[in-house]
Amino acid sequence: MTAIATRDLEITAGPPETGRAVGRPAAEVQNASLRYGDNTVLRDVTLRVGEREIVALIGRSGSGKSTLLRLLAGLAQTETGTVRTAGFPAVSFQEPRLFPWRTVLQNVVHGLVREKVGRAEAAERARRTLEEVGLADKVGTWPGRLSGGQAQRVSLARALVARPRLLLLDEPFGALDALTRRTMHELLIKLWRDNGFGALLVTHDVDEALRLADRVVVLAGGRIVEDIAVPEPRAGLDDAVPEIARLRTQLLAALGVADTAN
Ligand SMILES: Nc1ncnc2c1ncn2[C@@H]1O[C@H](COP(=O)(O)OP(=O)(O)OP(=O)(O)O)[C@@H](O)[C@H]1O
Repeated sequence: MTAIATRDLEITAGPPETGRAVGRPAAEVQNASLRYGDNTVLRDVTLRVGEREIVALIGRSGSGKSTLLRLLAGLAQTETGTVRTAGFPAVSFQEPRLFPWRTVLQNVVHGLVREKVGRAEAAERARRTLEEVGLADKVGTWPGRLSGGQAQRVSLARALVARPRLLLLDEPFGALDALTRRTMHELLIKLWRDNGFGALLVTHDVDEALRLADRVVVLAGGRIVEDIAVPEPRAGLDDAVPEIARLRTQLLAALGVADTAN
């Protein structure tokens, strides 16, 4: 049986799983399994992302993180189970994937392809979103002239211009230097607070997960082996919250990695 992703979650009211006000579900994967030939990549995975929640998905290389994200994006299909999202999700990848022959503004306008809006309104909305990501002065610039961080901001603007209820982020900051990554963390949180969407963030970086997420989910061998609520999520994006060090150790152990910070 092949289960096809549906986009109808607005009719489902879901109870919060962590006791926090996470809102209605923006994404819901239930008992999903997926194989590529003999390679079983996802085994009976169940995961929900609330529409006011950031969930980080971590796991070793090849553990199935991108596959799970692709399921939610409608780019792959489960063999069993169901995948549902609230409307069409927006996706942002590690490489910004901008059209080099289009200006920054035109790239962001492209994020509105599914919306029935006129050209003037599309340009206006794209302009406003570029302002939100701090690139109002780059509307007419060609992508080839942007820094890595600026290009990633344009990619975020293109993802958010249609005001999605679910944002899927596949290692969006992985290629950036440490300082730019920090700035992007702050920007993502600002956008999330201002716009209100559910986010699933795939990352290799335990510290990034603990800085940004309400919950951290660990995927290993195609299964969810940890699903941890972060205490005081985004507490000033401060790494010094005492509980965080213990969680870092727990998450690294789930990944089979020694914690060198201690
Ligand atoms: N289109 C495909 N066809 C066949 N096998 C695939 C395909 N996409 C992924 N796989 C396999 O599925 C497994 C999981 O891949 P996936 O990209 O989801 O892992 P990941 O956790 O995102 O890894 P990474 O952290 O390295 O990006 C891997 O064994 C990979 O080889």
